[in-house]
Amino acid sequence: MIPYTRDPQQTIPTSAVKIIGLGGAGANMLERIALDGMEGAELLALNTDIRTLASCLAREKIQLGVNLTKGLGAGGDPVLGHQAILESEEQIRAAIQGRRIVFLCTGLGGGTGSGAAPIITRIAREEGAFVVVFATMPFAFEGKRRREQAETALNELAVLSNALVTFDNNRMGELVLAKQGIHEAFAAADHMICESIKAVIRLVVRPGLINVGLDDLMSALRTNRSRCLFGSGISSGKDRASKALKNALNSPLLDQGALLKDAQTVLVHLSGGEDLTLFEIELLMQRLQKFVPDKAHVLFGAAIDPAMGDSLSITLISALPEDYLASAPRESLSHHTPENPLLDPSQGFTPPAEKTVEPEVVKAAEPRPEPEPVRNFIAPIPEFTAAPEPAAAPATEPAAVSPLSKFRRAAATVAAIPSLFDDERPFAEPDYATKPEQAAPPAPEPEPESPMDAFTFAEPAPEPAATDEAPTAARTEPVYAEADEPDPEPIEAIEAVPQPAVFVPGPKRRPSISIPWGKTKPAEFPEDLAEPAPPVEPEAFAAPEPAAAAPVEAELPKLKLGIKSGGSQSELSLDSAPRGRFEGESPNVFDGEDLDLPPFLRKKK
Ligand SMILES: Nc1nc2c(ncn2[C@@H]2O[C@H](COP(=O)(O)OP(=O)(O)OP(=O)(O)O)[C@@H](O)[C@H]2O)c(=O)[nH]1
Repeated sequence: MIPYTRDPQQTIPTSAVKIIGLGGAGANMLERIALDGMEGAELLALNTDIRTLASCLAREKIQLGVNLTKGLGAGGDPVLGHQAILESEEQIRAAIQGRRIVFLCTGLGGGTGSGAAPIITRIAREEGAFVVVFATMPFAFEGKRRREQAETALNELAVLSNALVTFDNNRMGELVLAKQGIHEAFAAADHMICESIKAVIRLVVRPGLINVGLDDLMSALRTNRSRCLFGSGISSGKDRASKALKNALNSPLLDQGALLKDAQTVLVHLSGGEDLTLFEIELLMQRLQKFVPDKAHVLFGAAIDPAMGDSLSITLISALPEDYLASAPRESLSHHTPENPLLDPSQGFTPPAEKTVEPEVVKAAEPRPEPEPVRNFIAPIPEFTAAPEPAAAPATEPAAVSPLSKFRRAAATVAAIPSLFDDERPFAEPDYATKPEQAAPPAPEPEPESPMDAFTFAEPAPEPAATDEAPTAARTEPVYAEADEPDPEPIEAIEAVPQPAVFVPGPKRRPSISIPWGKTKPAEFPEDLAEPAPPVEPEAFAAPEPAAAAPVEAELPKLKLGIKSGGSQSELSLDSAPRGRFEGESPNVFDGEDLDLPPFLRKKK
């Protein structure tokens, strides 16, 4: 077999390529290209601003309008930029002479770029060069005037250049977070622009197996006023072909591939190491076909570059008319379209990270931490207070427990709820005054397990007994006496309460009570809690003591109360009485705690 060595073809010698950076933005782009390395191509910086020019990395530099602007910039005035370039026309013509291709990079909207770019394009064309212009359009925040200046220049460039590629800085700004600095926004934009420029330049200057010519590039980019669609991806290892394509489609300039569906011409360029296989190329092109219309003209190029090792890169270039992009509804440009099979997550596509939400918003949107679990016995209280619905005694309640014990237990339980009393606030009250019909909505079924059941859900509460005061008035204006205030109208039953040594349902946190049904009614302890009881308002929970007075007296004959209404108080003899416990009563133990012991004694244990 006769070995056949194929000489790599060189489309354009690099010495025939000139990359020009015009104005401040152009200088930045050029610098990045220089830093990334663009072997062979000549870099030329043009600017009115001498300071920017001096710091530029390009080997060749020309100051524009030396006499006109005297080293200062054009101050955002395109007329100055236009005159400045005319002043330096001969120098520029000499620098471009003999070049076959000129890439002009500039930012439109300012004075130098907008005013000088059309003139440079004209000069280069007159010198016989093929001119590709890469231009940025200003950010929206830069104002209407800049945008208009940019538009005017763009229209001229569209006529004068061979190919015009625009990058909207607004769109580039999407590459960075909204709160990142303007430097980051520019840097991200520049990076994307430079990648595109480099890819295009490489495409036409790199030796290839299947070459892409300038005519191909022109047809890919040529539309009257077009925006460049550009995507570049690189990958290595297993599945490198599909991964590289995925990366290329992720480019924001392609709208994640969606924009390609309307492209008329798409230029595809593959580059890989010496192990690049035909199978990979086929696979990649097959997948790509799902993104481009059937009748689209696909221009294909491939190059072997040993320096790429086992990496494979793909570059996609196309253009769409600005008019089309402006009129297309945003949703139609979305990448989440069924026509994008490669972007289907089920096929392994990972959508690009959504724009990150502001930290504070994330915080705000974060689910709140779970509130501390509410203790069971507290939960039914509001229900009860809102609607004293009757409820059967819980099944777990031992039948032998006397009503008194029930009451004591409940009173002790209430006393042991510090949170209910510590802040001395009443429960949330229904708005009786404004919406009386809503005063007692049907209460949900109480939880039978609740230790409050025995106390709170007793029997249907009858209407309060008629008193001198209207019941509603008493309910809407419950009386909460201050802890230190003496009760204005002493009630006999309260006076007769034995002293704490005898029976203390709980620490005397609320020495005064409110009697919702009116103070004129003497406190009575219900003989049996199973019997209809007067409606109990929230605050009544806090005041079991006075109600307990009468039955305690009745059930403890051994305790001699030396208190008589209106009489003087004598000493209570306690020697023979059992302390803290009722004689003859078995202790009420609940949850390991003796409920007959005063809570403060229990806490001391
Ligand atoms: N992507 C990108 N755009 C830039 C950058 N700097 C400026 N621009 C854009 O380019 C437009 C023109 O800015 P410059 O290039 O600084 O202006 P100029 O052409 O030098 O004109 P004068 O400053 O008036 O002399 C601005 O309105 C920006 O929208 C940059 O570093 N990156």
